[in-house]
Amino acid sequence: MRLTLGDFARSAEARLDPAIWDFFEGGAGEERTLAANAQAFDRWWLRPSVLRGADRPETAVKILGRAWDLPVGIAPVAFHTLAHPLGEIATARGTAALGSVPLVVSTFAGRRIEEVAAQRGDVPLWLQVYCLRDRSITRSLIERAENAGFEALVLTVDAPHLGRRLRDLRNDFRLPADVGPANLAGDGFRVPAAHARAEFDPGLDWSVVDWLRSVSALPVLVKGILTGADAALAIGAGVDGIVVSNHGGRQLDGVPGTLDVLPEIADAVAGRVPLLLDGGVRRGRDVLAALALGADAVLVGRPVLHGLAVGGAEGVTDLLTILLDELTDAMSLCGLRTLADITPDLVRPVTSWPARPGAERSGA
Ligand SMILES: Cc1cc2nc3c(=O)[nH]c(=O)nc-3n(C[C@H](O)[C@H](O)[C@H](O)COP(=O)(O)O)c2cc1C
Ligand SMILES: O=C(O)C(=O)c1ccccc1
Repeated sequence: MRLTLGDFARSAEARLDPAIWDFFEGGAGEERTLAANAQAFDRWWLRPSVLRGADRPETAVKILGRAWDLPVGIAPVAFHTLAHPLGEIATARGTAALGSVPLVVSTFAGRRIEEVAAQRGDVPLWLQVYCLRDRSITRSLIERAENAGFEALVLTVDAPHLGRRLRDLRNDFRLPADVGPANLAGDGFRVPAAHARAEFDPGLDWSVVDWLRSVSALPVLVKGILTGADAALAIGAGVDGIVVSNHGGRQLDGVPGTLDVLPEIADAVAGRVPLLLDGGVRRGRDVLAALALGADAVLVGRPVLHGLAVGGAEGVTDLLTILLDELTDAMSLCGLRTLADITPDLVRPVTSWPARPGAERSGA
């Protein structure tokens, strides 16, 4: 029986080729940042309020004017086709079965965005943008997305090149012949190996936001902000939203867990634009902690690959349903009727108990 996202991860690992599993799960360098993302959530306790009449918690949230059924979206992840042959088509179908749960489709999706859009139901689709050296490729992808009904652009700003993922280097990981960037094919684009430095534009600066504005009317979010100072610069550059992210620990190893930097960024943003966070969100209560510390919503990355690997579209639906059930369970037990009831008071940091002088640490 799969009752947690961890159960899905274990089932997925048993089914997947070990090198593909490593590509999914791995981080850069010593994977300290990867570990920090998950650990950060274990450093907060919840502070419930009882007898609040919160019998049926309402998990809906509004982001950029659009209702989401829960404050959780799907982070952009390249090549869902490594987890399931239908790839992003299955992800969109499985997500749409739940309702309005946003899906951020990677520039490196394994399926064509028009095919993904055909499955979308009530799902808000966003396009993740890697700004390539050849801007005409990026531009034509954005135009296609806009025509297919995508609702926002998410510019990834933490990847002038892909990080040093040692697992992929040791495995000499290469994409299987039947997996590739379906939306870049025919544009003469060469797939970067997981460790290659080619093709991304490494020289971007904040003027790229103006360039995006010049090619599209869609709202622009930036993904990969880790300091309050950069959040302020992003707002100065006119972005419509910010995603606090360290790319799931896959880029710069040695940065903190995203939840650790969230308060600093929430301070700098001060509610001016929607603030999202990704990295290590694996339980309903993680969502509550992120919202208490200043996020408006979160994104999940790897778990969606696990759902796909285990059961395609249905696996994605089942996995998201677990997250939704855990969230409503935690909200109800915390006395939260709506997400608007969440305040910073909902959490307190885990601190070790002060030792009683003379008492044995393990003593009664
Ligand atoms: C296999 C894999 C591929 C990814 N591909 C992309 C990508 O194409 N674009 C992007 O902006 N982020 C990409 N990411 C990062 C995710 O969007 C997200 O930041 C990260 O996975 C969140 O952490 P989580 O996996 O702990 O939920 C990828 C992550 C993984 C695991
Ligand atoms: O962005 C990533 O994390 C990633 O793994 C990737 C790999 C190849 C192409 C594009 C993205």
